[in-house]
Amino acid sequence: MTGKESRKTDESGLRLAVAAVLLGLRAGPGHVLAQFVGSVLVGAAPIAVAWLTKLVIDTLVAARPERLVTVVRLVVALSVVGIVAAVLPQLGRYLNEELNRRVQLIVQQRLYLAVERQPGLRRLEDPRFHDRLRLAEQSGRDGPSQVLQSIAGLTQSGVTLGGFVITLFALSPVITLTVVLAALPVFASEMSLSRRRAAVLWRIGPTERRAFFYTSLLTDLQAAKEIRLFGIGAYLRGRMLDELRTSNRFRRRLDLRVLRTQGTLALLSATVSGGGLLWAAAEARSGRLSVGDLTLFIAAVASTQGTLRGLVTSFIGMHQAILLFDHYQAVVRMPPDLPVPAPTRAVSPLSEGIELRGVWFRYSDDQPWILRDLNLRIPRGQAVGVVGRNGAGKSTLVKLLCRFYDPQRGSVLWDGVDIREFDPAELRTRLSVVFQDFMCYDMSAVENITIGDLTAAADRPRIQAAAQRAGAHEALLALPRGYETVLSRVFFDGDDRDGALLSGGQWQRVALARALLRETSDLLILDEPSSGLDAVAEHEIHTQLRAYRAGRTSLLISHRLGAIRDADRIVVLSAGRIVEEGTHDTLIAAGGGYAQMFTLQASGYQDSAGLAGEPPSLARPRTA
Ligand SMILES: Nc1ncnc2c1ncn2[C@@H]1O[C@H](COP(=O)(O)OP(=O)(O)OP(=O)(O)O)[C@@H](O)[C@H]1O
Repeated sequence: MTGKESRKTDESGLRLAVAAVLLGLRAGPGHVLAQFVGSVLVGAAPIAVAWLTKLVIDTLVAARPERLVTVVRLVVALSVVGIVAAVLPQLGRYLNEELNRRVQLIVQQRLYLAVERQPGLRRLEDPRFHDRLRLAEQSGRDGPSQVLQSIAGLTQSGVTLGGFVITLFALSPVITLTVVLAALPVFASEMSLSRRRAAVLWRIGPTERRAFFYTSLLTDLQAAKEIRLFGIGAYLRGRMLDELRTSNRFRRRLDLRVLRTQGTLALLSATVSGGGLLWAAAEARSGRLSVGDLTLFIAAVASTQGTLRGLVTSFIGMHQAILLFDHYQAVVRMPPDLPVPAPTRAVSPLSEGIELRGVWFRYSDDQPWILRDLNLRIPRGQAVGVVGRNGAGKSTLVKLLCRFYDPQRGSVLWDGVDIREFDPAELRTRLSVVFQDFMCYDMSAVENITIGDLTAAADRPRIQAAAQRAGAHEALLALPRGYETVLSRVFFDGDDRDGALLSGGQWQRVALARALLRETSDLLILDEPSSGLDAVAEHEIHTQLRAYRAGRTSLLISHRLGAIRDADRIVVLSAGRIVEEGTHDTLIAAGGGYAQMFTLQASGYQDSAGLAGEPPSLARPRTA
């Protein structure tokens, strides 16, 4: 069982930085190199400008006519430096954006591959994992370029700073030392702010997730009916705004801290430069500094301070990016949520049957047992029906057969082999399942069926045969674009033929067709396959399914007892245990819970319709 997501992993900052740089280099080595060279040049530009300006001023002050050519040369050199310094950052921005786009492709592919590699459902059930995934997407996409940009910024600032510190030191060692020392508190406070920023982002994760949930609920088509009927729009909006206010409170607190810290630091920096300026003016007045020296001094103090600030900003940007890049690394390196042995055992075609032996299962240690010492055999070629009240554990049983979870005790055996020895993906290719909460994909009708077996994509007769068996064929043919019609209005673009909406029962037939497309599967599982169907459709589909199932291994779950009465064996599940078991006839003869349930359904049907025949359902109706 996997634990809850914690904020930090144990990767060191250096390793994270290296990983981010490697990711950037993989996405665009040329872009990275060009940015690096560009930063050295841009870093050297202010020093060149300051020295060239000093030389121009000193030459002009000397006022010798023969020096005019020198002045022109210096001015031309100044212009060239200015042009280079202006153009290179633009080019750098373009390269950085392009690098970002390339990194994003790699990051999305790696992140979603990592999610896909999770064999079970536990990880996706952990809300903190979703927070981490969101931060991982953001930090994976921006992190490498931020780190690289910070390294470029550090290089640029380092070059500029080196030049100015030497210049300034030649003019006044004391002031140089003061300016440099004044940068230390800036560095320390920015580091602390950076850590706090990362912690706040993690802290407000659940709040922002809830705000997003309410926002999407307010525009969700399925939710719209109840929201309007119950008039809960304002209530949901209020809750969304409450969550946003909470997250704003945290962000505001952080912003205020930033304001306080940076305001104090700006004051310190202004005091230092003001003091320096006073000293330089006094020196110039007494003739110890030339006018050129004075301008050089002013430029050097301003640039040293600015560059130190830039240096700190770059370093902090890198620190912040690395702290968040931790989330990306954690996702791409997360271990599987179910143990998968290496090498796995090949899944052979089912020859004897599937067995749940002494299975105990609960969703987590602090929740009650859902299945308790369950023993169930599904022999090859037979149909086993499972019935039971709501919450008895029927769908949970299906999830264990698909190995979405492992039982805490006992095992699920495939021809006597524990399914934990198989590759879960391979095991699942041998199963056809209609889940109780099946998916309705906003895709075309044909895609909605083909998803059941992508190898059938080009085999239209096979797809139509599956639709026919599920009783969906006629309804799909009648759609505006037949099987090509998109079963959604999400992509509606003005043309009424762009999409169509199906009824709940029609969707159920499409989901059934999807499962039936897997003709070669060894086990067919139908969890409430007909709860949304009308009586005529249910009768037709069951007759067809009965013929289709003949000789196949199947597990049928239904609240409509008429739907499973012809199963080879029926088990009654209650509170995670099998309490009755036999054929329909033996169970009726035994006069237990099954017989009572059947009689209740049959009498209800007779009372309400005055007709004998299929009993009505005890299931909750599915919302369309
Ligand atoms: N992912 C989950 N995490 C925690 N508890 C769960 C989860 N899924 C189901 N449960 C709990 O397990 C119990 C059994 O659920 P299950 O869906 O297996 O019942 P069921 O017999 O299929 O019920 P129904 O007839 O209503 O479909 C329920 O109490 C349910 O709340």
